[in-house]
Amino acid sequence: MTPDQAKARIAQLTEQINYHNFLYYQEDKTAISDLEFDQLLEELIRLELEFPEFLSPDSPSQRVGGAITKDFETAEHEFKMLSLGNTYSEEELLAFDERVAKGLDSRRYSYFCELKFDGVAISLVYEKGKLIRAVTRGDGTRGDVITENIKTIKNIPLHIKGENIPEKLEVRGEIFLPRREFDKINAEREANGDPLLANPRNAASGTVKMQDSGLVAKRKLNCYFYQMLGDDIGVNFHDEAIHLMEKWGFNVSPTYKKCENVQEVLQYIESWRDKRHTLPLDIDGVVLKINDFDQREELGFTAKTPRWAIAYKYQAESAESELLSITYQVGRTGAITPVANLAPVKLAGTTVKRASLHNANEIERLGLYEGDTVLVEKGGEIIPKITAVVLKKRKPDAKPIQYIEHCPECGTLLERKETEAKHSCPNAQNCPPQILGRIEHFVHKRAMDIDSMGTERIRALIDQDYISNPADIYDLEAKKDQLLGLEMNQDQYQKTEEGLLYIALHKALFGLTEGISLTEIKDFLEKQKDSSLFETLKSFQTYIRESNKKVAQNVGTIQRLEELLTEAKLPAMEDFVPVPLVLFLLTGKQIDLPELVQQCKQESTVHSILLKLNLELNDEQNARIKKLKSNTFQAGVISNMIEGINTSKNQPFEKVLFGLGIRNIGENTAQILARHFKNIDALKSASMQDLLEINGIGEIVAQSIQDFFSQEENNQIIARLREKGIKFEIVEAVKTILGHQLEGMKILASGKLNHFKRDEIVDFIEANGGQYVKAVSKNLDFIIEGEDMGPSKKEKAKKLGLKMISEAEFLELVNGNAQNR
Ligand SMILES: NC(=O)c1ccc[n+]([C@@H]2O[C@H](COP(=O)([O-])OP(=O)(O)OC[C@H]3O[C@@H](n4cnc5c(N)ncnc54)[C@H](O)[C@@H]3O)[C@@H](O)[C@H]2O)c1
Ligand SMILES: [Zn+2]
Repeated sequence: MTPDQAKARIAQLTEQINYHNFLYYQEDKTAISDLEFDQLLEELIRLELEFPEFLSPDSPSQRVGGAITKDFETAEHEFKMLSLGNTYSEEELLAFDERVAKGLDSRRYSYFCELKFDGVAISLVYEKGKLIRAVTRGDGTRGDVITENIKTIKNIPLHIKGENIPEKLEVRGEIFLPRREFDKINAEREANGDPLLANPRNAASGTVKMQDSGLVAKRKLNCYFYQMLGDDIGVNFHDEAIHLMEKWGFNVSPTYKKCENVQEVLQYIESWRDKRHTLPLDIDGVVLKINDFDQREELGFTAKTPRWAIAYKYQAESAESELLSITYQVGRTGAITPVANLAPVKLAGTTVKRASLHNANEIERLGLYEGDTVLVEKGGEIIPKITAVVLKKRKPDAKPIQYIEHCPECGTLLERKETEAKHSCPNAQNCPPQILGRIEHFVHKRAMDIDSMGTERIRALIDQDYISNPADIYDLEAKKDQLLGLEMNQDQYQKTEEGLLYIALHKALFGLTEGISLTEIKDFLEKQKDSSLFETLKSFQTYIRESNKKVAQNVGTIQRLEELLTEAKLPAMEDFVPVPLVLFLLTGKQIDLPELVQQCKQESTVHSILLKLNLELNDEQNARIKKLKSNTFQAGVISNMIEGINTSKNQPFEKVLFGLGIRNIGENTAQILARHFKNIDALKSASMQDLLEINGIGEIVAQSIQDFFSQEENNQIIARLREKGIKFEIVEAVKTILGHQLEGMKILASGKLNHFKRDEIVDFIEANGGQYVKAVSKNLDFIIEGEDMGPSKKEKAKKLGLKMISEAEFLELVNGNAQNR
């Protein structure tokens, strides 16, 4: 490489790395994998070594990647917060160990190994045992002060208790969002139609930088600590520091290990390679650190990393598998996601049978053909992905994958908007998953609050044509008797791109055999979960023989199923088999197979297929088909559901309005609109102008409202709901006046009160002439401090010098006597 070429390449790499750093640290996004990023950085470092004349002091190789934001106060770190060097291989790790040995003149040394938690670094400063400041890493020298947000994390000690606590102390750790919380938040966001969070790390990083610590508190963040610093902490070894931290109540992950040599480190790395997937958070590798602080000092630092520590990063694991078929899932907003069904393959400790393909572009990018051998990778994400096709294994007569044109759920021609990567089904009104999305929203806790209508039940009612919009829910009571015995299809079914129904293997085997219980079959399959479908069917025959149950008959049927699976040439799916094949075997072949295949398209349950076929079945056949069906509605479930539906009629107008699912109308907007217009007719007849005049309503919301009411179906649904007694107007509570003791006062109550529920205290204050205020501000006359008042509110109140009184003092102020209420 000539110096000119090097110079150009260095400039190019610098720009790329700066861009990805910006995305990663400021925007909480990633455009490339960590490995790809680290390779860019490594190339830059290599070139700068070779051509030191082009090394600029602000090169990303010399700086920690983060930065400070302008939203917070900043503080300087007493000890810089550095990066860690990376390795991805055993050789690199051994090379690091050699450098250490050389640096320490071959004296004895030990490593302390920890997991590299994938979250956000935080530095906590304690003085006299009290937490005074929490600061992000920022650019390594200076970070954002986010103390209030950090205090909402439950297991972060605000006061350290114990003996010999140093005057000043700094503790560092990694804030993370447990995977379970992450999944929960995303499930909620999906239900509300909000964009999903990309991964737990981004989510944690975005959360700690929120402006409202109340919102931070809702996201159950957690923290693992791994470092203690200070001039007089009184320890000389890292393991001692860790034990002190544990003793003082810091949450230290018990996954560490002290290793006497690099071989033990390698064992530690191996021992966590698979096990790491069982942890509550993502880790991206292992950090090994020299245990002795004096030795650390001897080894020193490079510009941005210590020479006494390094991170070993696990590479995303990959394996080869065969593409069996592609299914297309229709989301609650109509978005289509293709999913690859794969021959089972072991990957990162689990057996993978499916991988997301995201969208048509992805299939095109991969150049995927039917039956291709593909490379599957499991990185930080939970869902594995296909990274490449193994071209030399492509079957000679294979055809490229044709993306579907019609919705597998409702048959409507799909659309693809220019700005969107995903195809979507435009049939919002009648496409089952989209109806499901709307109804789930309508019954949601924050809307009509019908918690007796869970997803499974709603789906069953939609699939069997009992409901297709919110108004239909209130007709269910009249159809109570028909609901008895209705199938709830759970996860036991899958559909192909053509809408052909498949049933879970355990149900199929249960229905097809006699004298073997469902539990036995599930246990059997659990042991087989790493085998392919055909291997499983083979071992099942052996299992039948060994368990001596109706051997000839049962084995015969399973053999026949195996043959049919091959002959019928239907798409293959691990763990699921086509319903027509099973019904063909169970119904005594009354209909020929191609006909049956046709009839099983666009149907969602065995129950509905049988209704359509209208066959003559004897008792035994009926009994066996019944074994295929899933749970059914029982009398108790039905009355419980109807009760919930009836109770929902009491929900106030603002909740009903939110429940209607008008686009862009969240809970708050619904409240604003309900209070402003008081009833639905006024809202409906409001002009664009009227709407825009309301504080908090913009163009987009106003347009959505107009669009909603311009669709006749929506007005019909509202009319029907109204007929059933749903509230479409605000019922003004009659205000009782109790007294004037609080006249003109602005009051806030925080924490748990003994005499009042949340709404009651508001009413009580207003009834006595006062005004209830929702947020801490300097305009408040006083705050009623309940039990467990949030620490961040308290802090803010103190800062503003606000008066705080207890609940008893408050009652005394109003009544003169707390018992009078
Ligand atoms: N994909 C991208 O676009 C992109 C962009 C920027 C950075 N990155 C990745 O992010 C990585 C992070 O870079 P970095 O400088 O933030 O961190 P780093 O890899 O240099 O490691 C330092 C950080 O590790 C964390 N850590 C977790 N567990 C630890 C433990 N037990 N002991 C000590 N530290 C621990 C701390 O937060 C610390 O700040 C890079 O290696 C790179 O792969 C990716
Ligand atoms: Zn559809």
